Amino acid sequence: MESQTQIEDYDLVILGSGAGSKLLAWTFAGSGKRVAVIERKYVGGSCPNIACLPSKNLIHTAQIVSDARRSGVFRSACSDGFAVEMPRVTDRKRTMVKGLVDAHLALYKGSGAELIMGSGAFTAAKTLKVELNDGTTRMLRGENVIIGTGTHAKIDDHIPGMLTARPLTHVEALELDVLPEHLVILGAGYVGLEFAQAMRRLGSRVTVIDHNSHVLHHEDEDVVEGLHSLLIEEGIELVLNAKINGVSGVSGKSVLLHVEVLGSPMAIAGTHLLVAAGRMPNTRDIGLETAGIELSHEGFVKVDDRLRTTAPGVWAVGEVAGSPRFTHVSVDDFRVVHDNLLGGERTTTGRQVPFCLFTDPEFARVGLSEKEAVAKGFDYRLFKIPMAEVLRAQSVMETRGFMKCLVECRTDRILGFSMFGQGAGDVMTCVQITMLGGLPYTALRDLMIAHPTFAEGLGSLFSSVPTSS
Ligand SMILES: Cc1cc2nc3c(=O)[nH]c(=O)nc-3n(C[C@H](O)[C@H](O)[C@H](O)COP(=O)(O)OP(=O)(O)OC[C@H]3O[C@@H](n4cnc5c(N)ncnc54)[C@H](O)[C@@H]3O)c2cc1C
Ligand SMILES: NC(=O)c1ccc[n+]([C@@H]2O[C@H](COP(=O)([O-])OP(=O)(O)OC[C@H]3O[C@@H](n4cnc5c(N)ncnc54)[C@H](O)[C@@H]3O)[C@@H](O)[C@H]2O)c1
Repeated sequence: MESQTQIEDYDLVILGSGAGSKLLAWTFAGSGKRVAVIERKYVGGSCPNIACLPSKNLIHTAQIVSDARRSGVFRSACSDGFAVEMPRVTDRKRTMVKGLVDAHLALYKGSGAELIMGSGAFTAAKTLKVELNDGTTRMLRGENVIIGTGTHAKIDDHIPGMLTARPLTHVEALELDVLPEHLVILGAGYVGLEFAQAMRRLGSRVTVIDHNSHVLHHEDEDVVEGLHSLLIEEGIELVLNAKINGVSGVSGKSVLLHVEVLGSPMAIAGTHLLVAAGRMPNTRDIGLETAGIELSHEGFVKVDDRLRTTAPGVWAVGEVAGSPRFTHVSVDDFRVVHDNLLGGERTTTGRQVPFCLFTDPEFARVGLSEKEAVAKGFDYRLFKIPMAEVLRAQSVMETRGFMKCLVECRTDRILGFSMFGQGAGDVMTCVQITMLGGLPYTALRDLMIAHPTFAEGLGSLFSSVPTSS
């Protein structure tokens, strides 16, 4: 193959093919623009390949295993003595990912957007050099350029022995063909907790370590307590308030973590180490400085509320732009850039970001937590019911958790909704729509909701007696 040194001109050049990027590509290419997307490895970005969707596939398999093991009723429905075969668990995930990648390739073909597999870096304003995976190079220039390079797992190389321990990140943890005998997870955040429960349910011994005093530490106390007892009941060991002083051994064989818990030394041994301690932006070695693209203090691509970078005609979307770390936010970044490229003035200001932790049961929140409402000085009434009062939860005998809602005293407006319980992500969306419509909480209280759904619990929630802040 020959390298192309002449610059090729496009209407839109996109670096990285994540959620916001691909939607921009397909939409603009579909309307006749010349669009190129540069992607070094994952067609469609992290979500379908190494993050949201494969992790939910693993979580679902783990839930089936858990259901089969958990109760006499379920046990009698499956054959005796079943064993988890990790290669089959991972193959199921691989099949799902392959289907998603094929669907993406069809969308590229259908829209006319050109997908170029290789690594891109700026060499001048709005101009990128691509080192293609086939060994050739190309030079591309866009009238507009989008940076959507995402983030990668943060591995703290200041911790002695951490790098030589070759810890797993979510990428390798989703490719395991052997069930870890004892998985030690560093980080009790989103990735850590979702993996902890899934791997425990598949049969690993699991220890989760965090330097904070609580799991998912920024959430309200009742959420943290609910998650904490769920994990403990499932047999997960939690080591909180832990400072990691060093690691020895190699993940996959044996590892030993030297930690200090509130001043007392402790050694934690395991067979595998998974690091789930936050993210680092993919901004290195992509020539940002050459193209006049500045970084924020936190190291993300600096953008304004329309997602414009400091270089004219260059935009950034998704995690690399410092947007909240969820696929649906990257999708919304697409809307912002799309509208601005068409002459609109859509911004990221004030957008409501819902989220859902996919433990079983789920934890979901939209709007303010109690902690946040208090800090902001809102006068609110708190409606709260246990899941045991939701008829659907009773019918399936899954009554762990609660739903709660903060309602502003003066306006009856919903300030925030949190739920720890079965179906939390979907129930939250009903509340989110009510908030978006600016409706009072009574609209949900007096709504006829299909029986017996988890969302029906909203009627019970808003008919309960609230407490005041
Ligand atoms: C384990 C895990 C589970 C998650 N689960 C959820 C979930 O359930 N729900 C949710 O909303 N969010 C979830 N997230 C977060 C979600 O995955 C991210 O917020 C989302 O994928 C970010 O998308 P993005 O567009 O910013 O970047 P990405 O999707 O990461 O895309 C960036 C792309 O750029 C490519 N790239 C980088 N540099 C270059 C270069 N120089 N040249 C060419 N290509 C390059 C990368 O290969 C990558 O494909 C999860 C994250 C993890 C780690
Ligand atoms: N269901 C979902 O939507 C979902 C699932 C997975 C990931 N995500 C997104 O991906 C992002 C990254 O997830 P994550 O779990 O890597 O990060 P996180 O920020 O959610 O959690 C990181 C955890 O690691 C701990 N930690 C950091 N450094 C440490 C150290 N040296 N020692 C001990 N503990 C340490 C932190 O206290 C924190 O609890 C999340 O913020 C979330 O937005 C979303």
